[in-house]
Amino acid sequence: MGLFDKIFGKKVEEQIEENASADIFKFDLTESEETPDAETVLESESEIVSEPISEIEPESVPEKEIETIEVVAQTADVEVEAELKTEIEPETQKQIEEKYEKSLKKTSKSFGARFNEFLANFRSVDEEFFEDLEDTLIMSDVGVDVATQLTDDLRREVKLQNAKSKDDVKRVIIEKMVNNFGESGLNTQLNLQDGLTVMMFVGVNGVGKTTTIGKLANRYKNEGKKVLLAAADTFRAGARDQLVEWARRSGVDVVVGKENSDPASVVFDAVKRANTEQFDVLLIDTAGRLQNKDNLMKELEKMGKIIKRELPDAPHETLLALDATTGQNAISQAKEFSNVTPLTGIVLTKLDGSAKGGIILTIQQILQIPVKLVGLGEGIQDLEDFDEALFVKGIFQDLI
Ligand SMILES: Nc1nc2c(ncn2[C@@H]2O[C@H](COP(=O)(O)OP(=O)(O)OP(=O)(O)O)[C@@H](O)[C@H]2O)c(=O)[nH]1
Repeated sequence: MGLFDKIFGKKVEEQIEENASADIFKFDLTESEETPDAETVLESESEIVSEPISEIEPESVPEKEIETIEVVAQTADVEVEAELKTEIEPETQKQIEEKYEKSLKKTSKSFGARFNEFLANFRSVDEEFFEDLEDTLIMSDVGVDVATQLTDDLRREVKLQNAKSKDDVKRVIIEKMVNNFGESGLNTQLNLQDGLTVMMFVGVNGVGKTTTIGKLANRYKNEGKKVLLAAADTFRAGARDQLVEWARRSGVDVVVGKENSDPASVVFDAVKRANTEQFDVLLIDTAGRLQNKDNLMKELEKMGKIIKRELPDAPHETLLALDATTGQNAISQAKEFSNVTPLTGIVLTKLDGSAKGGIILTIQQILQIPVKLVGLGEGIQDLEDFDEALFVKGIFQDLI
């Protein structure tokens, strides 16, 4: 059974048979000769992302300094811990569902509006119909590659399923999108270990790395796990202070370095401490500077090496944070980052403020990187595991 049937029930063929009386559309299934060149479009988009975010000096800190650098370990006071224990209740499944639905309202509305407008303007399913469908999908942030592939699939599918009325065609289109998504075969679960789990967070400034770490720290702390944070963004004092504040809020420990010190030294101390003091989870915040890929690559490689020296199978997750409000720009960032370091998953933040949540469909299909977490607000509990079914339901249910 495809994802569509699991979520929306009745199989589309049955529905179509019921609607068979309305023979509104005629078919012309010839191939379009004007398919946009996906690579060209994406290349031009990636130029936007490559613009400098902030300059950094290449650093050359000798390996020896890693051992000697002063690292401050801060533990939140008992008062904060006690306060949190009474305040935060685990969420129910219903609350999670409602949060998804609310956060996806903007995406669902804009997608639905575009889609309905597109369908309202059509009298027949001819080649123009498919060209306009492709344009509508692209405008809905599904992405050029996915839109082109989907439209090609739909030329066959609409004929195969003998979809004739407007409702039939609408259902076939959504069914195809949902099922393609459901067939990705990607594992969206976080790779948690029995012993220490190390997760590294990467992504450009402002996408929500630190906030995500703060929320996750709170989740694991509430589950009774021993959590350590590492502020490996040593270039921006604000980033370090922000992480320390999140650590305080959840009553977890954080390892920080001196400003402008080698981030790898912070990682070294954090991993060592996490290992010897038997922490369950180590969450590492890094600085993401895409304008200088070589430096970033070297920095991440060095951190990776240091982690592996202590724990050969770590990091267990390297998660790229992407801001959902940036739409296709996020896809370009994902492509750039995956050239810099291997990624195990994506955290899609700010879904609550975005009308472009449809990019999840593209991220998984094009990049073959699973979305593992979604940010659904700024609050400490506004981070959820990615749930395919809730996502699909949130986006499409008003259209079905
Ligand atoms: N609405 C909403 N806001 C979010 C979410 N996640 C993060 N934010 C906000 O996004 C802004 C940037 O978040 P940060 O966590 O500082 O981003 P960062 O990637 O760590 O940024 P740098 O430290 O500059 O590298 C903050 O104002 C957060 O409150 C989310 O899921 N929803």
